[in-house]
Amino acid sequence: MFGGQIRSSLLASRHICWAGLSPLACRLQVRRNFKVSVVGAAGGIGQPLSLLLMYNSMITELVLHDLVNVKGVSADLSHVSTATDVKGFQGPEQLEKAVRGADLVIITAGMGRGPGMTREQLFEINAKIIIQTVNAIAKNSAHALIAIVTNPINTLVPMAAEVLKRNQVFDPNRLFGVTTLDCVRAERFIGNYFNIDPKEVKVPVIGGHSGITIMPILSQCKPAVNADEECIAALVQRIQMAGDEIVLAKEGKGSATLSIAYATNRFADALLKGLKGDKTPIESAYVQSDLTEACFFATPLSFGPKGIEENHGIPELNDVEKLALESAVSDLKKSIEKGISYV
Ligand SMILES: NC(=O)c1ccc[n+]([C@@H]2O[C@H](COP(=O)([O-])OP(=O)(O)OC[C@H]3O[C@@H](n4cnc5c(N)ncnc54)[C@H](O)[C@@H]3O)[C@@H](O)[C@H]2O)c1
Ligand SMILES: O=C(O)C[C@H](O)C(=O)O
Repeated sequence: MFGGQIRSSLLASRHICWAGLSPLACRLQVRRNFKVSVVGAAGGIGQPLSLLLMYNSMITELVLHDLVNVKGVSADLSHVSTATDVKGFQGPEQLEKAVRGADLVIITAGMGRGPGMTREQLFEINAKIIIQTVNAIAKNSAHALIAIVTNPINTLVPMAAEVLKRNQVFDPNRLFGVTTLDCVRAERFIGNYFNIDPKEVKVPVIGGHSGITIMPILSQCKPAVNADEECIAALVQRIQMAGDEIVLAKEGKGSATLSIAYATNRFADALLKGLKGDKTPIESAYVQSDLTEACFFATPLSFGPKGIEENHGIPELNDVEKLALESAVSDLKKSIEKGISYV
């Protein structure tokens, strides 16, 4: 474990601050006390994500875990002038300590793809990492919310559910595949196309996180997308293939890191607001679902103290989107089966 001295002095200064607070202020302090662990924290996503999490005032303890370089990353983050306490743990032998007692564990550990690869090709190598990590969570923080960023989401999340079931701690309201990047991209591309602020674009993205399983529902976009079929098809395709755009642009040096760090931070913030009992923004995520024949499916959700509070379901679809849904579900069913049977 790293940064012990830094942490002790931080804790000491925090006690001094608390001593002078009114009871109301103390109650408010107590409400912002979440422990978040990032597994894969020294990686391309893990580092910018951890930096963004440092700015979330609901997180009082940020725990970083990786196989390598944790000492440097945690020391670096511990100089950021926010009140968040940073701890670092390295190697498989410290994984259990890293996730112990966490309210939220975000998993970014694992390999990304290079040009010409599909996300599914990452399955074998990343499955082992997810199994190891989810087993550690099951034994040390069974009530934690788990957000899986590692690809292939479509297969690894159902597999993680099986691991949790075997440990008898599976709660479908607490396990998420992070698909927020698809929403972020949809907002950005539609915003750019119509020359409006992406923050004003509200568009549901459902399904999964790969190719045709990524289903931006442009018929329900607000403001309305008044464009011809060809233009809508081009926008949908760009959102579906946006990951490849980044993989090609990075020329063999990885996949999206900064935009997914932004997206995961936004998703984590919604989860923590839910834990805190605040009204949460609606965010899509890939979760266990009985809305289609695919038993994992991403739909817009809102969150509460126990994870998912409300699944807002599949939005109204036009005829083109209904056909796309059939193909997406058929594709997802295969990925889900592969994940379940692997365990
Ligand atoms: N969900 C999404 O929208 C989305 C977007 C982008 C990338 N991804 C996926 O996220 C994953 C990580 O991408 P990246 O660019 O950060 O990769 P990266 O290689 O830069 O970082 C991965 C980190 O995981 C660590 N790691 C590997 N095995 C580990 C283990 N057993 N325990 C702890 N740490 C371990 C590595 O040491 C490394 O630091 C990839 O699978 C990628 O495909 C998902
Ligand atoms: O495309 C990838 O492999 C990474 C990620 O899933 C993305 O959508 O950017």
